[in-house]
Amino acid sequence: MSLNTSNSNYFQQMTPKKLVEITIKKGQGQLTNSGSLAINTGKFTGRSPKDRFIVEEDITKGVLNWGEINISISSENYRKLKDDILKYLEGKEIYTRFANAGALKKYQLRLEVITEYAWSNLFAYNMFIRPEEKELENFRKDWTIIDAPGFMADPGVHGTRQSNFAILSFSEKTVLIGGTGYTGEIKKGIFSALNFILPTEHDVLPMHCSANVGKNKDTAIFFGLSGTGKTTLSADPNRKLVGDDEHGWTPEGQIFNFEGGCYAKVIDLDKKSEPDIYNAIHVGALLENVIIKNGEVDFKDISITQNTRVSYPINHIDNIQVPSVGENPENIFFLTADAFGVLPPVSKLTKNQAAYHFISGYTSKIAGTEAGINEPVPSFSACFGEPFMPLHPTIYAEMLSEKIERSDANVWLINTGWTGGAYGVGSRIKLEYTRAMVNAILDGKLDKTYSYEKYHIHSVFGVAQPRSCPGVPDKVLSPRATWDNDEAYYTAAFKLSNAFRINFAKFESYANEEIRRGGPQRFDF
Ligand SMILES: Nc1ncnc2c1ncn2[C@@H]1O[C@H](COP(=O)(O)OP(=O)(O)O)[C@@H](O)[C@H]1O
Ligand SMILES: C=C(OP(=O)(O)O)C(=O)O
Ligand SMILES: [Mn+2]
Repeated sequence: MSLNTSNSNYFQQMTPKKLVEITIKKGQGQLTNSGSLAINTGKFTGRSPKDRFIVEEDITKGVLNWGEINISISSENYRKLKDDILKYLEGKEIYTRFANAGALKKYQLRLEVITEYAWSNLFAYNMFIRPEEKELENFRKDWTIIDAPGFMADPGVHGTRQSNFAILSFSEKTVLIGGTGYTGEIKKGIFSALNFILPTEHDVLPMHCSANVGKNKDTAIFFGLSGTGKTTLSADPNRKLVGDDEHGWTPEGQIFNFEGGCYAKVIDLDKKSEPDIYNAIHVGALLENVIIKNGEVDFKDISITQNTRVSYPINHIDNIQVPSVGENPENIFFLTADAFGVLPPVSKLTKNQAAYHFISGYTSKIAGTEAGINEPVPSFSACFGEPFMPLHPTIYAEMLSEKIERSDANVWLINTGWTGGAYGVGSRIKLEYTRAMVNAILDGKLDKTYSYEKYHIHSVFGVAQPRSCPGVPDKVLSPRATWDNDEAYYTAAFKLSNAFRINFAKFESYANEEIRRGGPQRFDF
């Protein structure tokens, strides 16, 4: 069964202005003083990983890393869900648009995004790459996204866990989303598809990272799980933004954005510390789950969710790379939001430590980005983006190691999480310090070669921690020095190093001896 596009309620390629008008006319959103549209995504204000399924079929059967990350659903249940969604949409006003994913034509997916709500289609306009007029004349789509938040699955009939779901079918090249209005499912559905297609068909490494380019054409990439700082740290007025979340690294050494916009957290957003994101919020931007008072957004009010968001086309940022493609990655940052407050705020990794940390992906799930996470939860998310990686993490890790070898890029571990104690005792490290560390590295002010005078090898984690960094008090660089009790610090540090060892056990058979040596050096007193 397919969607009958003949009916009068099928609105194609609608302009953002029209989508905003319809949303307001239907009482589904409101305009803020900046001219942005503010909507609520309903019951779901974050991703629901337990309800993300991939159809088990010939293409995926023996290939995918099946388990609690990549949950399988049968073709029959997929078929029933798809038929029932299309029946549900029959006769409704629906919005569709053609869009592209991938700034390099050679690796691009052409999409049709079909949405029940006008504002979901505005999200697709903001976040995917907008095709040129001439492309739209005979647009031949590869993938289809059907997003119907109002359609509720019946687990007894459709084989889902509950009424919401996000399902990928690689044979039908379709993403089905229902029962949830959270727009992140739309972009992450295609991201997951690319994370399977690009390595298997093109030897391109897909990455959950942001990227920007410096004045001497040096590209920096920032890996990190949701909420760790990819969008915030890549928005740097002195560097051209390539993208804030999803990129590919090609065999030819290019870094290209999958998307055409940015999806930023706006919790506690303030103009002084994040001017680029703040100034991007104007006509055309789509605010999610914020509280508006007298037309102004109260960024501190998180009474609906801590995952308040804004999406905007990338050209809402002044200093951007056009097209969204960079070259020669020189510095790679792994952003970890350490809720235990024991990892150094900045440290330099050897190549083996880089492979070990990439496979481990230690971070914390930040409150809000996943349903049910209301405070930072330390977790190991391989590749710093495990929920979106259909293949085994070591496949991506091997590709990254090979590219680091070839490009000789430096790899840095940046803790954008807690300092002076664990979450609840310490405080999140100041953004100005994190920016100072990143800038010092990008400006070549932090020596790249280890020497005793410049670096201290952390006694538990074995990473090289700089003794000083412009713009950052020396004390902040040593996590132990920020705690007021050495014994408490080392107890927490050994606990975390033990957690690394226990987590890494699942990769023992995959990782060679050198990579294993990249892990923490000590595990207990
Ligand atoms: N030291 C820090 N470094 C980076 N981000 C920080 C820091 N302290 C607080 N934050 C906040 O953390 C959030 C990071 O969100 P974002 O950059 O959108 O993450 P991501 O793009 O990785 O999903 C922002 O709200 C930012 O203001
Ligand atoms: C959108 C999300 O995160 P990110 O900001 O990393 O894209 C998400 O995890 O739902
Ligand atoms: Mn982001």
